[in-house]
Amino acid sequence: MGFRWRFEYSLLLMVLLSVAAVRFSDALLQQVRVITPGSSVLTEAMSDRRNGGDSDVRRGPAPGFELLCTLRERFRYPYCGIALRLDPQLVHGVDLSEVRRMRLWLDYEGPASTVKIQLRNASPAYGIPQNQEDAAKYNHIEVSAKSIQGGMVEVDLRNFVVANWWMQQFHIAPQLGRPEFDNVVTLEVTTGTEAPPGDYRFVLKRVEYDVQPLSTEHWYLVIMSIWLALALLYLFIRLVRLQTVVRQQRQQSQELRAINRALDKRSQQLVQMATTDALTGALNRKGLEDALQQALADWRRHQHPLGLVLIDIDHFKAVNDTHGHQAGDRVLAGLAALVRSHVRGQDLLGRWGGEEFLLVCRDTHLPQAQAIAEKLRALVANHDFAAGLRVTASFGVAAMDSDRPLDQVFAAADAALYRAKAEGRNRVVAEGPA
Ligand SMILES: Nc1nc2c(ncn2[C@@H]2O[C@H](COP(=O)(O)OP(=O)(O)OP(=O)(O)O)[C@@H](O)[C@H]2O)c(=O)[nH]1
Repeated sequence: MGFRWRFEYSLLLMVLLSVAAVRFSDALLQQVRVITPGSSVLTEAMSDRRNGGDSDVRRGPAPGFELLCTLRERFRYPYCGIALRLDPQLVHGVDLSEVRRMRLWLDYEGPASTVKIQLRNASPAYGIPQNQEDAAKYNHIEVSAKSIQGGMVEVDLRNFVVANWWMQQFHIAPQLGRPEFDNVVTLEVTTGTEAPPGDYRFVLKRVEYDVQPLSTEHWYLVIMSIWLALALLYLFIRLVRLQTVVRQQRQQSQELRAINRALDKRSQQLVQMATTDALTGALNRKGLEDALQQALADWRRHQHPLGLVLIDIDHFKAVNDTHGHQAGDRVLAGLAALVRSHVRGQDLLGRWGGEEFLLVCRDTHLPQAQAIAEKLRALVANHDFAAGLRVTASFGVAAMDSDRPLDQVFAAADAALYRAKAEGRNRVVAEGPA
């Protein structure tokens, strides 16, 4: 499976996971917190006796916290109930500001038709000394006894209100009159407003509420961050892969260039081999013909004169016969090297036949060609080709410095050479009347 397919499957998977993470965020993020009255939290029975009343309260034996209460009318607003101290010092409570719902497992029996649930929030902002009995704000809700279905009642914290008597008694500023749950120190379940005198029974078994440690906004931020991180990872992988491809291509093109260079060199070698005489390194017949064509074109275009010098070793047969064929070969190679090293780079030497060479001198008139031939003649005659092996050569010189066919010039050089041989060898003869 290629990178692209893997990427598309991963993308699909990521989209599905993201949709699921958004769709089921409540279930994923919410955690249930449980308070067990009487065991996990300090739980107390409370009554109007602290306000001068004479209602009686005592704890019953039922699991959780059972409160048995007899309300009497001495206090104007008789009440009794169960208080869960979330902080026994009533200072550092629990932050329930993000909590929406609370469930209470509660049995209730009594002549009043409502039950009051209070979440008391402490804050120095209320301006009441913290150690005072009623310092914490009274956020409450009154639920109907009938709404306690199957021993459980669920309350929505958004429906709580702040008790008016508390606002009035402590002269609380109106802007503090909204329910607050950021520091709940006590949860109370009490008899409802204007509960008639009589016997009451509360059993509070369990309190549950949902918290969301990670807010929905943060959850979306996490999802987006994961997307961003994966996008960056993808780009990084693409970049690394592209770099690898570029590196490979660069390497391939380097290899191709090296192969091309080798092929160029080889083809140059082949061209050279095709136009060069293997024994002497001079041009062969084909190379010479090409060079002559080129020189002729120069003559036609620019009227550059062209000197031709035919060189023929004298009595070469005798060299072979006396010193052997290999010595003859050495003389041929030696003569070619000697000539090449004493003419200009633009002059071309070729082997015309067995022991006959042709020197093509560009830009050279007949007298100059003759002078070159004379110089070469003397060099050859004084050169040691091997220990004690000396030869002479005859030179026929002609020049293309007027408009005539090349083969005529060549024939003139050949005729001059013939005359040089005839006149005794080891000499230079230039074309012209005998
Ligand atoms: N060693 C060697 N000898 C060669 C080669 N090509 C031609 N020859 C010999 O060159 C000799 C040429 O002899 P001839 O044509 O009679 O001329 P010559 O002996 O030089 O006499 P002249 O030119 O009249 O002075 C022959 O013996 C050829 O065998 C070669 O490549 N190597």
